[in-house]
Amino acid sequence: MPSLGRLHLITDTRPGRDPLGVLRAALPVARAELVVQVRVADEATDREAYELARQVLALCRPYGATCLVNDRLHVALAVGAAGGHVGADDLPVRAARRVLGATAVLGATAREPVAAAEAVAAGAGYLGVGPCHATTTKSGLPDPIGPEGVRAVAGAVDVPVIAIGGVTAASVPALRAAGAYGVAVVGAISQAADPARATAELLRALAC
Ligand SMILES: Cc1ncc(COP(=O)(O)OP(=O)(O)O)c(N)n1
Ligand SMILES: Cc1nc(C(=O)O)sc1CCOP(=O)(O)O
Ligand SMILES: [Mg+2]
Repeated sequence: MPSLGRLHLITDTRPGRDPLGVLRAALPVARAELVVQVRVADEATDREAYELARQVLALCRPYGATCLVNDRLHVALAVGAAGGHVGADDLPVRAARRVLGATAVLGATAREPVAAAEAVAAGAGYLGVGPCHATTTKSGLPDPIGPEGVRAVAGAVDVPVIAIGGVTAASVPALRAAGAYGVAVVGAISQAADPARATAELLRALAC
């Protein structure tokens, strides 16, 4: 299995956003270092999720970028994505692994070390860990765990830790120093005036 990319771009499907336009800007910059996670609103239909995932996968393919689908693993299977990501309200990790199969990429959300170790034992291949910092992109999250929270999780598992939540290029060095393998972002790329440049800045920070 190829190694996991370090920069995860989660689709911003809020009203007025242009997730495919942002992806078209980011892909030529990040290429195979990009993991694109297709995430739609809970209210979106499966058909809408499927159509977006299909288009994302087609854009990713020529660059060797990885396409994952958040929550809806049947959509991941239907489009032939590399895998999916699950959290506390989704299929349990062990069930998700059964659905996706042994070789698929499977990420799980973990906010502290015990849950992290359990997720890995159940079959997670990477962990999304956060929220690292305050974010306006998603509501209802617990308080930020900061780099120290990331350090606690990274010290408890042997799979890549992907830091998420309010991540910017400026916050990457502290997260990497805390043991994060990579980062997942929505706003840092999707809300940037120049998404290609924002992608390059994140990659530069991740390379240090
Ligand atoms: C890389 C990454 N980490 C965490 C999450 C959050 O997943 P989850 O807790 O299931 O919440 P939703 O994204 O489904 O609202 C993620 N998607 N990606
Ligand atoms: C989808 C998501 N999950 C989070 C978690 O901590 O579980 S934070 C988050 C949103 C991340 O967006 P931004 O990069 O704009 O802060
Ligand atoms: Mg989820």
